[in-house]
Amino acid sequence: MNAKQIWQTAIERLRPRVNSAVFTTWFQGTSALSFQDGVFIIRVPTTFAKAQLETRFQELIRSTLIDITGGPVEVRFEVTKEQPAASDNGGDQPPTSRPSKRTYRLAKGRLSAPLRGKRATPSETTPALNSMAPSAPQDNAYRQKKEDYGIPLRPPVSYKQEQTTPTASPYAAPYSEKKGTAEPMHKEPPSSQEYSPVHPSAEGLLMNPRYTFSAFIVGKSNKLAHATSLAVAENPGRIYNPLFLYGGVGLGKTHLLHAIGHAGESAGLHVLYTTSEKFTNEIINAIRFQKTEEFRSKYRQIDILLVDDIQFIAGKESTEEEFFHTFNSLHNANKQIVVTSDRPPKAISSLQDRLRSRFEWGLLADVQPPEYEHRLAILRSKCDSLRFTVPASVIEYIARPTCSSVRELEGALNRVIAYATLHDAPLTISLAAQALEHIYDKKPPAPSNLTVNDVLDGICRYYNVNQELLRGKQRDRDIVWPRQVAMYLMREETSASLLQIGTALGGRDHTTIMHGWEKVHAEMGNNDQVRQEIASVLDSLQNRSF
Ligand SMILES: Nc1ncnc2c1ncn2[C@@H]1O[C@H](COP(=O)(O)OP(=O)(O)OP(=O)(O)O)[C@@H](O)[C@H]1O
Repeated sequence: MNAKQIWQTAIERLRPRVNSAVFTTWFQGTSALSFQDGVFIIRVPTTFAKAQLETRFQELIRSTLIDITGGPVEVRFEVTKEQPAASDNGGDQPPTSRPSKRTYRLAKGRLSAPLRGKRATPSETTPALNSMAPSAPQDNAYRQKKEDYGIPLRPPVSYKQEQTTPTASPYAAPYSEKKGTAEPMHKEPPSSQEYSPVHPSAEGLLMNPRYTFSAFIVGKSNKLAHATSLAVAENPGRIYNPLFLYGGVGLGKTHLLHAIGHAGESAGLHVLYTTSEKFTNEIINAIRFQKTEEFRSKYRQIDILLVDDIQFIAGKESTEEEFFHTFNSLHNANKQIVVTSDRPPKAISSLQDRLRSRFEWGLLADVQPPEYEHRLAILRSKCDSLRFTVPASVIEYIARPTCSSVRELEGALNRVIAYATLHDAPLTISLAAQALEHIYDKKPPAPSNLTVNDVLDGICRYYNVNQELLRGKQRDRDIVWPRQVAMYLMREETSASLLQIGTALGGRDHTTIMHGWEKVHAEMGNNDQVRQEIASVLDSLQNRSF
C-alpha cells in the first residue's frame, strides 16, 4: 500500500471512532503526503487543525497507522493549503449534514435591550445551517435529529441560577468556569470514552452516551424536569410514575430521557428506549408476522421504559391499544415509565382518554427555552466538551439572541467554531458575526422602527458633529467615538445589514462596522458612564428629541 491508500484505510477506521463533528472538522481535508522510513506525513489545511490533531488525536492516528502498516510509525503533520487532486480522506463523500429539519432560528440579539430593561424580541425561522457546521451523523439506528455521538463525557457540569455550586446530584460534579481563558482548556490526550461507541438500550434504540445528567445544564427553564428525572433515576418505579416530560423542540427532553436510561443501566436495570414511531412499527410487524406474544413479553420484562415523542401514537388505534396494555402491565409491576412529548397530554387532541388520564396520573414536567444566563452556561459547557476555548465575549455574542431551542444554540456555536477553523482565524466577535450574519439578519424588525438615517441624524445632533465628517475618514477622537456609537446603534437598533450600515457610514466594510460595534460593546461592559451615555443617546433617538 502506498501512503495514500494507507491513509484512506486509516480514515475509514478513524471515522467511527470519533464523533462526527470532530471528524468533519479535523479529519476532513487531510491527506497523506508521504510515508518513508516509518515517518508518515499528513497534510492538514490549517495550523489550527494541525494543533488540534497533534494535541488530541496524534496517538489515536499513530496506533491506527501501526495497525494498518504492521510496523512502527511516527506521525507528522504539515500545513499546506493546496488540495491534492483527489482527497484521501473520503472527500468523495459529502460531509454528513444535519437533516433538513434542523433549522436555526436565532434572531439577532437586541444587545442594548438591557438598557431599556426589556427582553429580546422573539426569534424567527431562518434557513437551515449549511454544511459548514459540524453536524450529526445520519445513523439509521438512531433518530436522525439527535446530536453527534461519542463526544467525550466531560467533567460534569451543572448550572443553577441562584447558586454557582454544583448540583447535589450523585451524577454531577463541580464545573469550573473558564471564562476568558486564552489557552486551550484540555490538552490531555482523550480518554477512551472519546471513542466509545453508542450503545443500545436492550433491544431498543441506541442511547447517546453524551446525554447524561452531568452534561445537562440546569436552569430555571428546566429545573423541574431535571429534578424529577433525577428522582426517577434514583428511585425508578417508586416515585413519579409515569414521568411525562414535555416542551418545545430541542430543549433537552431526549437528553433527560437518555440520562435516566444511563443511570438505570448503571444500576443494572433492564432499560428500553424507543420512540413512538419505532413502537408503532414494531406493533405493525408483530401483528403482521403473528408475533404479538413476543412483542408483549419483550416489553413487559423491562424495568424502565423510555418512549420519546409519545404524541405520535395519538390516533393510531392499535398502537394506543397495545401501549395502554404495556403501560398497565409495567405500572402494576412498579416498573418505571417515562415519556416525552412536544405538548402536555391535554393538548394531544386525538389521544384516547384512558391513556391521557394515565399520563396525567404521575408527574408532568415541562421544559422551556433557556434564558440568557442559562444559554451562556450551556454554551460554556458545550465549548468545554468540544475542548475549545471560546472567548467569553464570543460566547456572550452567540447567546444574546433569544432562541427557541438549545439545538439551535449548539448549531450556532458549531458554526462559529467551524468558520474559525476553516478560515484559520481567531475566534472574535467579528468572526462570529460574519459566521452568523445571514442568520442574524433574519431578525424581526427592530421594535424602535429606527432606520440607519435616523441613527445618523440623531448621533450627529447628540454629539454635535457634522454628518459629512462622521461619514468621512477623519480619525479624531471626537469624530471616531460618535461614529462607533453610530455603528453600534445601527446594528442594535435597526434592521439594517452590515453592508447597509457600512454604506450609510460612507462605504465602510463589515469588518470596520463590527470593530466599531465591538469597541462600544466592550466599553459599555467596563464603564457605567459609557453605558449611561449610550442609554441617553438611545433615548434621544427614540424620543426624537433632536
Ligand atoms: N439543559 C441542557 N444542557 C445541555 N445540553 C442540552 C440541554 N438542553 C438541551 N441540550 C442539548 O440540546 C440538544 C437537543 O436536545 P434534545 O434532543 O434532548 O431535545 P428534545 O427536547 O428532545 O427535542 P425534540 O423535541 O426535537 O425531540 C442535545 O444536543 C442536548 O444535549
